[in-house]
Amino acid sequence: MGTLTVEDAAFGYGDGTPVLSGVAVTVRPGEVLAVTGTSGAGKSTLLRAMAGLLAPRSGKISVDGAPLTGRDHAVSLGVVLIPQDNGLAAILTAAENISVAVIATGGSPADARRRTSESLDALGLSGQANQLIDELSGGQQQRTAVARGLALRGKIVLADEVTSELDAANRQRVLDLLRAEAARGATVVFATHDPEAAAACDRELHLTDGVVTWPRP
Ligand SMILES: Nc1ncnc2c1ncn2[C@@H]1O[C@H](COP(=O)(O)OP(=O)(O)OP(=O)(O)O)[C@@H](O)[C@H]1O
Repeated sequence: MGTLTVEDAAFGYGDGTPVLSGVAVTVRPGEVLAVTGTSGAGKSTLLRAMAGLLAPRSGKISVDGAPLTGRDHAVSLGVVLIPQDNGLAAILTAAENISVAVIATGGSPADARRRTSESLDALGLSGQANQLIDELSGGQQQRTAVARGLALRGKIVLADEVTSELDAANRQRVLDLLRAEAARGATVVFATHDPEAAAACDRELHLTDGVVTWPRP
């Protein structure tokens, strides 16, 4: 299971005016939902809220009917966020970034070694395993962040603009891997401003100036 539901929700930062309002969507295991919209439309805001990092001002976000109460709760439910800024620790190697995350979410050291190696291989990064993040190119860092997200085997995988720095072959590789996540039963949400990448998803939620404009309300 891992059905993610957003019900008539509004989101904002501090006391400012809401960044998003009236958002309603349900994503089920096995599906890949694209969240699209121009820069500043609110894609990252929605994914952060789905990850439990930002509480809705009104409405609700729930997983299998249980309202999210925060990031720790979301992690305990298997919600994995691959953030837009990659969120990697610069002082660790690519492999260490992944292994630490696997162990922090309950994996054994043996699990961590195996999943780290598998996920780096899936992203074409076996040769970069022992390089520090600072020594990697922007695209390699982005692929490392995807590898870390995949190694966590989330029930819900939230991928925020994870193809923006990739060449065509690597973009396709990441899209195929997100599709494989859905095929193993994960619920996948992919924020992108790339129409071709969105077209490869099952459904699209389009945001314009803080409201959903597709599907038409
Ligand atoms: N931490 C924050 N504090 C205040 N406002 C914020 C914060 N983060 C984002 N915003 C505002 O929320 C709005 C939506 O931003 P968001 O990052 O969700 O958009 P986006 O669609 O992901 O954009 P991009 O494609 O450029 O990443 C913007 O107006 C932005 O300035």
